Amino acid sequence: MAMAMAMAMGFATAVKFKASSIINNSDHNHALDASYVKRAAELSDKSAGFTSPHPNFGCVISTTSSSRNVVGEGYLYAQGTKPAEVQAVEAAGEYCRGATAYVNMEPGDCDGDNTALSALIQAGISRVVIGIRHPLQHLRGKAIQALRSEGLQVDVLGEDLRSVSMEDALKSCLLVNAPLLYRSASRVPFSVLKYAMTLDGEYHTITIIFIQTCYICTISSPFLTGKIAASSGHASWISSKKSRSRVFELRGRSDAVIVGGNTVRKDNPRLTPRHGGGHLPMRIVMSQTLDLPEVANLWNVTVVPTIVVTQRGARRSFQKVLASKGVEVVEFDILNPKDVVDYLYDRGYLSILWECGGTLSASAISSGVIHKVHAFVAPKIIGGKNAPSPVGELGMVEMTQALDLIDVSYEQIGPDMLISGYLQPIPDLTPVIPSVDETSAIDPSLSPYDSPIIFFYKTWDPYGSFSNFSPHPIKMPDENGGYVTWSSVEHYYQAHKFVGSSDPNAQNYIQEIFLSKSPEEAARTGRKLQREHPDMVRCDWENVKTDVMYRALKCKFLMNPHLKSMLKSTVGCVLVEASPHDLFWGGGRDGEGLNYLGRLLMKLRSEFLSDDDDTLNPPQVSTTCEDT
Ligand SMILES: NC(=O)C1=CN([C@@H]2O[C@H](COP(=O)(O)OP(=O)(O)OC[C@H]3O[C@@H](n4cnc5c(N)ncnc54)[C@H](OP(=O)(O)O)[C@@H]3O)[C@@H](O)[C@H]2O)C=CC1
Ligand SMILES: Nc1c(N[C@@H]2O[C@H](COP(=O)(O)O)[C@@H](O)[C@H]2O)[nH]c(=O)[nH]c1=O
Repeated sequence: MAMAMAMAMGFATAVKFKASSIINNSDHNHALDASYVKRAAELSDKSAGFTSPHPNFGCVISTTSSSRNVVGEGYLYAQGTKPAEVQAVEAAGEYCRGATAYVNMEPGDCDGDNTALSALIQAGISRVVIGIRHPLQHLRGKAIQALRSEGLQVDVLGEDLRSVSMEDALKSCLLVNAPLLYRSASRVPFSVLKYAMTLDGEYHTITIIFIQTCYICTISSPFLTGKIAASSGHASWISSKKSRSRVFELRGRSDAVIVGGNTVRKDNPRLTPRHGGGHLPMRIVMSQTLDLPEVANLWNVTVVPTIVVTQRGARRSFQKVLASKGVEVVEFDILNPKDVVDYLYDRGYLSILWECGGTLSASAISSGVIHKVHAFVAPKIIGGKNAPSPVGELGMVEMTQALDLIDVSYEQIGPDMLISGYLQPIPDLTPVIPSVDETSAIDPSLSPYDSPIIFFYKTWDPYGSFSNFSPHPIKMPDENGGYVTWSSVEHYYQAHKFVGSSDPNAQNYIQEIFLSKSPEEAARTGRKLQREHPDMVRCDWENVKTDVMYRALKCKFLMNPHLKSMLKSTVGCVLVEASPHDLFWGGGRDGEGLNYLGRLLMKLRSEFLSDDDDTLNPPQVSTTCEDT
């Protein structure tokens, strides 16, 4: 509580260590590095529940002498407050010189002044051990590179340091910033479903093993279900006071708490965190009917705001009543959990707590929006055939369909058991596009972790000339030994789907694409003809298409020396076509695409760099099934 108050008042959160009280560490191996990174992760979590759930940063500084004493610690209280690294450096003082700093996550930088990095560098830190790279693409790898360029040794867990203890520390770093990792990887906020349930289902044997089994079955089985309320709908309270205090903390760690309309009707909840100050999450009610009471605790928005999300056109008069009380109403064409979380993502939310009943939780689980589950199981039996259960109908009929939770943990809270686990693994943001091995195979000078990524897509982007839609004609050999000038790489590529086909109509298709007025039109026409006449596409298209593209690209860059120079100037960078839809040529929305266009450009770049004697001879292209 004292700590909470100190933090709420904005006091510095650094912990000073006296040289005399330093813990003596005699172990010099990886395990010690891992334990300090883990400590940094633990520290970073200290502000959770008191600040908005923004990235959590912690820092531990230890000497590199044989004792490897901890000399400073710090953690970020909130965005805009003193960085963890600065606090740890201040706490360690003169002990920083030659020391090692451990951080759970690569430092980010909001202001462009790199306060955290300067503190480490100026204090004379010689080594930095980093748990995970920054999950945000524009920050990932930047601080690591900057520190290395200043001569500091930087070791990243899983890249430079690998061992069982490192894996454990890495996991702590992932868990502590799970909301940001999910948000960055999946473009949805991190969603946690929490409920309190009784012990009784259709089968009951009161042992811990039963509880564990019961928990997993609760999510999935029509045979074993605890109750989240009595048959009447009365639910206060199932879990103990101690458990409910934990729920207040969970609320404080979230950007929003969601319930359904029926929970508002039955419980008249407040949904506030009442754990001694700190962050107040937005309260959200999902109601299709908008058949909600005129007077409710949630309509009192003096301290915390409430948003009601509803179906377009639902009870407009009631919408006005809500608006008059200061409640925001947002309409959706079809109200569903996925669209709601997408909307909340756009509003910048990182973490959502679902405190709804079984109907809405089933809908949320089925929509794939729930990442984690917290089930508070109370040693109570309420019975009742119609008493509601935590998760409604999921359409599963066999236990083999049950959703298995990952990383399940069990914690006793007062008389209750809190069982937690993940429904979706924490995303791995490490691989860049293309993967580690492939990147260095294409261009050995590239480091898959440290090379900056250049994204290009639209022709008006800074590197838009790399797009196949760029207006650069190419002169390519034809079947008769002459040359044909195609309006763009895209024209040439699309037409070559039909080159060499024995069907006479193929010539018409090639002509139609050739005459297309723009690269967009060529792409549209080529794709349409391929869709409508798959039998007309050359039989070896899948095998030759990258070769066709490579030759067209080579011609474009050879015929346009300024483009070639531009390509060469990107040396050291990974090139990615930022197409969210094309998972073969593009990198996809989240790096799931194969990025073959980027790969071909990197291959060409390597060739151009190693061969400065290029001539303007357009390359030969294969045009039939036989000669490819
Ligand atoms: N023990 C516990 O942890 C908890 C217990 N409860 C208890 O559960 C009971 C309420 O359960 P339940 O009715 O399932 O819960 P909810 O009210 O939380 O969810 C159902 C309601 O959500 C709204 N909704 C909006 N969109 C959807 C959608 N796409 N799919 C499903 N529902 C949607 C509807 O509201 P509308 O009808 O207004 O359109 C619907 O009636 C109460 O007795 C309450 O006390 C509730 C929460 C936690
Ligand atoms: N019954 C029940 C819970 N119910 C949840 O808590 C909400 C009430 O919150 P508040 O009005 O802020 O106290 C209620 O609407 C429902 O979402 N939670 C629990 O931890 N344990 C319980 O036994």
